[in-house]
Amino acid sequence: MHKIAVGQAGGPTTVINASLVGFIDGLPENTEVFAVLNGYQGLVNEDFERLEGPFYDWVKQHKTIPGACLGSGRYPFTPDLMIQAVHNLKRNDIHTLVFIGGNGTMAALQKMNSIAKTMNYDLQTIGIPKTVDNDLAGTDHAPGYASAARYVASSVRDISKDLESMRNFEQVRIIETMGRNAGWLSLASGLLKQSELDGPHYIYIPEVPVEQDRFIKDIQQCVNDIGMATIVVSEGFTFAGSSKVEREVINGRSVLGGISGYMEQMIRDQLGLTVRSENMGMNQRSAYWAVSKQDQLEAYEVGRQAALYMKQEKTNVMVSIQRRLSLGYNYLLSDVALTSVVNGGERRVPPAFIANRADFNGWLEQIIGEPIMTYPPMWRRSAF
Ligand SMILES: Nc1ncnc2c1ncn2[C@@H]1O[C@H](COP(=O)(O)OP(=O)(O)O)[C@@H](O)[C@H]1O
Ligand SMILES: O=P(O)(O)OC[C@H]1O[C@](O)(COP(=O)(O)O)[C@@H](O)[C@@H]1O
Repeated sequence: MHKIAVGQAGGPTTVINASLVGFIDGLPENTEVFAVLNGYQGLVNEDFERLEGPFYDWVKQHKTIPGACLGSGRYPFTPDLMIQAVHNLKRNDIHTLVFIGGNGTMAALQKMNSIAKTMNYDLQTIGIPKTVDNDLAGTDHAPGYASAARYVASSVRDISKDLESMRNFEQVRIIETMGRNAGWLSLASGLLKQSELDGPHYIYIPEVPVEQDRFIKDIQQCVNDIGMATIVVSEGFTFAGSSKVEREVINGRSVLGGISGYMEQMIRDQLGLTVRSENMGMNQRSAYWAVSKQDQLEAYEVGRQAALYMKQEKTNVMVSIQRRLSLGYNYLLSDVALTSVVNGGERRVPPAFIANRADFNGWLEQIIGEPIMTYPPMWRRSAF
């Protein structure tokens, strides 16, 4: 009997469970699967649960449910703890380790692979991509992103419509998105714009620092023109010459957040406008209603592909989505070395997409799922 362990790590998405179920569905009959609970913490504490009977059925029910059903979380996974983890795998005679996650998860998997080697333990490691941030190297996009992008695009458009009706009371709204050091999610907020008058009117991303004076001038100009400004900002955005705004640091890991509040204060102080900042919050990565069916399908498929790689005895690889140049949307799944994923670092929005928003929108539209209804344009361009 082939014994394997599978876990989920990092921030959850709406489709990370689809990948887990895809993986399980792809496994050969003679596989004994151990679910690792609470990410890498479960690997260190030997918190394994055999995937069988009612637990197996329960996990399978999660195919379309948000959150990471095995438990995920963030856990300081040091080399000493990795040695402990290898001992735990050895005790259970598990020689295959599969984790679903983003940058950090892949870095940990790769390290597990080399530590196992130094311990002369034969360990097959396979990564399944996920992240709402889309900052994972080695893949065209990561499952989880398109659904979060759908949420952001829809919600920002609606918040902007709301502001449009409140211009005699409130002129500026600032919406802060996730994304860490990459602007993929913020940029998605512009997907449903039909004209320049529609919000969001400005999108600020980490890849493009902006002078504070320029920012203030642009917002004033926009309010002069149409009586309002809807602003979207990535949590990792910085003004030129400034550093990132952090909410806190947990176990040495920066938790970003607060740049929208900083902007709010600037606008209030320097322009005297009525302004409100809002955090898009955890709904971005958990809203069931916003799931992109395409994203869900791909999440399932990358899971199944990992099971195939397991059978093919591939190791130290991650499943990658390769978009093919064609008229319609077309992609294939392939394996990419974990080393190149890790060495690729955080994948930021390429300059070509920043310069050409139509190209970015075309790229995004193909994975965003079913068409989203369009809204009629603004009726009257009235400034106060
Ligand atoms: N550089 C690293 N070395 C070892 N383990 C890591 C590393 N980075 C992350 N991890 C482990 O992987 C988990 C998931 O990584 P994290 O950065 O939180 O999310 P993601 O995988 O989505 O990027 C962490 O909670 C931690 O246990
Ligand atoms: O408060 P936390 O734990 O940092 O979670 C919020 C973070 O999680 C994310 O949603 C996704 O995180 P990962 O994909 O890196 O795990 C980030 O965009 C955001 O910065």
